Amino acid sequence: MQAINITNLSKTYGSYQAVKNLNLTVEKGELFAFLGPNGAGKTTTIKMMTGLLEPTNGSIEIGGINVWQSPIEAKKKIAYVPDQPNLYPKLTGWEFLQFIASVFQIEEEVFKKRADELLRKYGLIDRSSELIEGYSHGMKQKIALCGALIHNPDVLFLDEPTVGLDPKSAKTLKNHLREICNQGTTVFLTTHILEIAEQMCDRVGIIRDGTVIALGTIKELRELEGRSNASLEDIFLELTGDEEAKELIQELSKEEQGESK
Ligand SMILES: Nc1ncnc2c1ncn2[C@@H]1O[C@H](COP(=O)(O)OP(=O)(O)OP(=O)(O)O)[C@@H](O)[C@H]1O
Repeated sequence: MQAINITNLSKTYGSYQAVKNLNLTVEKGELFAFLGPNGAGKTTTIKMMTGLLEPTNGSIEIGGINVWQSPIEAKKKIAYVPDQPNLYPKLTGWEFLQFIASVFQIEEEVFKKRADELLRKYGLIDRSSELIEGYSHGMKQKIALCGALIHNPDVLFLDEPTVGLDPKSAKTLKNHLREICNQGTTVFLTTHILEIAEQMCDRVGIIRDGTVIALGTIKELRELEGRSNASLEDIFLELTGDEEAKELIQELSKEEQGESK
């Protein structure tokens, strides 16, 4: 079953075409990475998919619902954590989750149980009565993620979710994303680091200059690269993580090899 179906999607800013005629489907329960260098069009695409930026052309369906024709219905099914989440600094972590839950009309008892589970998972339970303004960058990322998950979305969109996380939190995120995908949620995340996509996701779409240039598992794409696909070779070089990301990738790969949880 298709969770996301994008057809002929384009976005033009003035005379600049940031996304060019994009076609893509993501299956239910899939953990999909949209991988590309800075300025490739990842955020523009994710904003169109979440109903925040109107496409110049094309359509986006979430679970068969057109995001731009039935925005309320579609938005009930999705959650989005931008790379710079907008939070309410004068709310506590708990109050923030309560606010999101009220928007989605979640019953109080269900909310309390979910909020408690999520805050424990992300190590925020002891800080949940503190104001968000006192949270570190990583804690803000994590409370935004808890807020996104509070209504149990069918499709979760994450823009550069590992930026600002320490290696341990990144691993918690990875394990949790896998868990929710196993339960049927679909995750669509963006990253500009190849190894992050490789460690966290089932399948990737590589975007460059607003066009998807390759689609498949990283293993499949590496095989293609080996068969003298010059553009993939170039892009793989471009998408390698920096020193800071290397530590994080190391931690993510440990779990892959079953060394630790
Ligand atoms: N509001 C805007 N007006 C004009 N151009 C824009 C606007 N937003 C984005 N762009 C341009 O569109 C292109 C794609 O930007 P986008 O933010 O989607 O890229 P990205 O892949 O998410 O990059 P990054 O990894 O740096 O976040 C870039 O060239 C960017 O400068």
